[in-house]
Amino acid sequence: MVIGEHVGDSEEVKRFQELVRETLRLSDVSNVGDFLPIWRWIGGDKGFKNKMLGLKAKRDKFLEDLLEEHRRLRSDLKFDREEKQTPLIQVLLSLQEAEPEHYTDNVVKGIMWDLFAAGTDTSKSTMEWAMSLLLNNPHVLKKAQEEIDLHVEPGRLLDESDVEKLRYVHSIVMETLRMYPPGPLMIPHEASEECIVGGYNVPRGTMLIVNLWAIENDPNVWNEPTKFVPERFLGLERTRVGFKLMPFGVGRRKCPGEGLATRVITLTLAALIHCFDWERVGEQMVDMSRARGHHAQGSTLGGKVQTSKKRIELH
Ligand code: HEM
Repeated sequence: MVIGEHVGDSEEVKRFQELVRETLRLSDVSNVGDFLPIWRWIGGDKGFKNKMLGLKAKRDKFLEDLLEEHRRLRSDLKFDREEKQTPLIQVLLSLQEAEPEHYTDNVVKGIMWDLFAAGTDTSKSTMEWAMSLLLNNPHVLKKAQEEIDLHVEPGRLLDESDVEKLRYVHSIVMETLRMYPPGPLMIPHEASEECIVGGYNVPRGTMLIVNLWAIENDPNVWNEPTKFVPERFLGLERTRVGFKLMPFGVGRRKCPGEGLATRVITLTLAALIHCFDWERVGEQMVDMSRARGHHAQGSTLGGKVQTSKKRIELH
């Protein structure tokens, strides 16, 4: 098992990275059968289906190995469920012991994968977009650093307890999520009952896709939506503005990781700009056109960015 800073280039990490890459690659592909049922009926989506099943088998094996490893560790070590450092899988195994009828292996694996799949790339790519936007807008970066310096006394690194005070950094995260939502079409929903939406009859079972990106970048709704202006969210505590801004969705199936994601992204971004000054390598702006899989064409940022100097000395 590899934890924290020791993750390095281990086999386990490589396997996981490959799984995430493959998942993103396949979720990026349009399946003709979703739009033309006849394609499914004649078996046109067989190749796609087989790839999905292959991926599912690999993913299952990876999770099973992880679970087995943690079961072995469990008998050797004593993990305290209340202890902050306890790996989540150990917490899930404790729950399984307490309520085996609810926490079956399948449920535990499902929760593990949900957290990996829904929680990692979304947060990471939001940070990548935010850093790209900051590099292209150094005046915003400077303002954020000034806010941090105002709230964090010299000689210490900011921590989670500071996040609440960093309203401007929070606005940067919101503006990034408005311009580049990780789920631009959300997750497809299905009409559970026949209904009428905007005058259109929607039969039961219809797949419904919400174009979140179009709403969040609509010039009829937002003033100069193509401009990166975090100030528009100053004073906003939440991560939703009516139905104009809803990067985490709405209603019963909205993202359960919203609170965690907002805190982690704000904290990580703030720590990066607290510790270092960042600038582009040359005059050229970071290319913000979208590449496949929700990344900026100009990202990954390696090679396009440099930290010029350390900003703080820790006592
Ligand atoms: C910037 C970060 C994130 C964004 C923008 C985001 C966005 C979303 C969106 C738009 C949905 C679909 C909502 C809908 O269909 O109505 C969703 C679902 C979900 N998200 Fe997130 N998410 C983020 C991070 C996370 C994190 C950190 C976790 C967990 C650790 C997480 C767990 C989930 C799960 C489990 C679902 C499925 C919920 C369900 O179907 O009931 N997400 N997310």
